[in-house]
Amino acid sequence: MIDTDLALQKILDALPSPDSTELDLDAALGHVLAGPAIAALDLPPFDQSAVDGYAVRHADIADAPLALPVVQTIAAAARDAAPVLAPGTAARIFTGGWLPLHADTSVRQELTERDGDRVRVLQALPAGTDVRRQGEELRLGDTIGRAGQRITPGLLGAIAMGGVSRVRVHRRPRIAILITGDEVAPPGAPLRPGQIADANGPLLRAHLQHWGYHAVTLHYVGDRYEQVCDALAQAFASADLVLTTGGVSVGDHDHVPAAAQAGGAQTVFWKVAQKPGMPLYVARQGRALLFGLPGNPASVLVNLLVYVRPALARFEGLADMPAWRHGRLSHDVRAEVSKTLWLRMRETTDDQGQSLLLPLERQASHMLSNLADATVLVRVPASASGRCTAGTMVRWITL
Ligand SMILES: Nc1nc2c(c(=O)[nH]1)N[C@H]1C(S)=C(S)[C@@H](COP(=O)(O)OP(=O)(O)OC[C@H]3O[C@@H](n4cnc5c(N)ncnc54)[C@H](O)[C@@H]3O)O[C@H]1N2
Ligand code: MOO
Repeated sequence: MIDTDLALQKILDALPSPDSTELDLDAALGHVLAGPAIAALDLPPFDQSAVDGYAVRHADIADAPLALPVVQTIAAAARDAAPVLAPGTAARIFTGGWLPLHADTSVRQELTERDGDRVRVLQALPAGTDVRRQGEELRLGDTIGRAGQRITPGLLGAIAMGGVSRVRVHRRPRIAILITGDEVAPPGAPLRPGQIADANGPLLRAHLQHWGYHAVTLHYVGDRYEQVCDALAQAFASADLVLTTGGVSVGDHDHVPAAAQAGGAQTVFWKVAQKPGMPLYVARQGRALLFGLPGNPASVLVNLLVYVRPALARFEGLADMPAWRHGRLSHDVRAEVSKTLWLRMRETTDDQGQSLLLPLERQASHMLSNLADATVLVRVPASASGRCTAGTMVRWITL
């Protein structure tokens, strides 16, 4: 049995290095950049007016109020050549319009009065007023997004603004879920005596969907050894990560480790000093990684958050791992003597605004209903006393 930190390290070490591919930007939302996204333009690409008004030379309006002839109109639109401003004149200009050569200032419409083909400028303005300078935000060649960053809607918009329409990204994982167990009835199927409604399939699929993983298949597999072998062989052939639930303990129907090994998988480890989730089995088959998750639903939840999620992040080249935070226990809780205990809790803040963690009832491995109230998963370290006292600082992650 290994400890939780070593288990995670072994998983990350067992992952293949991430693949990359080039995608149209509009198909790249949620992918992780495999290289930097580089501005293909200066931003702004040319000097612009920031307002609807008149482009002038500030020296020409130093003695305002005064009137200038309006000799051209510059829309925010494509044009063949840069506009030029003759001394002593004004150009009608609109927000985003190309500021003419020799102009240095935009006079917003509210500071003017139009009189036929002349405009009366009501006050002098400092040079550069209401002008956006070419390259003031970014220069051509500057980095907009870094390798290892996920393309969020905001980053996607920023990359598009930089004139980039194709990006190099890491491939997203294909995930196969196999729910094993003759006692498990798929959602909606009639429950025969001795059967239970599947919790693990919905729990896994919903989390993966919530985290943005959509290439997910789910199959139900009976408890016969041959059934498990066949299902694993198919999953290894089509997925990067295979998640099974059930069948990793020592019972007569617990076939996942033996079936995986018969299918050519190399065991990474089996059993972690933790509760719930102790009999976790991890193996590698070719480029695929198998997580044999113990069948108890809380065990599935814990192993999903603590190990599978970071593995998914690493698979797709994400630089940042899911963040662990610190908080204090509001009450004494029990601890395991020689295992990490994972407890579902509700996070609040104390009167100094610090994270405070409230334990919840119904923590056993076969129970999930406290997830209606839980917001975080808390790591309670092993303790010889079997207790962890109120006020102890512990680590947690968001559920
Ligand atoms: N003699 C021992 N027995 C058990 C040990 C042990 O060390 N020695 N470990 C216990 C622990 S801890 C766990 S966790 C479980 C893990 O067992 P399996 O992975 O083999 O899982 P199953 O036996 O198939 O199921 C366990 C439990 O979970 C229920 N289950 C299974 N699948 C689902 C599902 N999709 N939805 C809802 N509930 C599910 C299943 O009916 C069992 O009640 O082994 C202990 N036993
Ligand atoms: O490790 Mo098991 O999940 O405690 O019940």
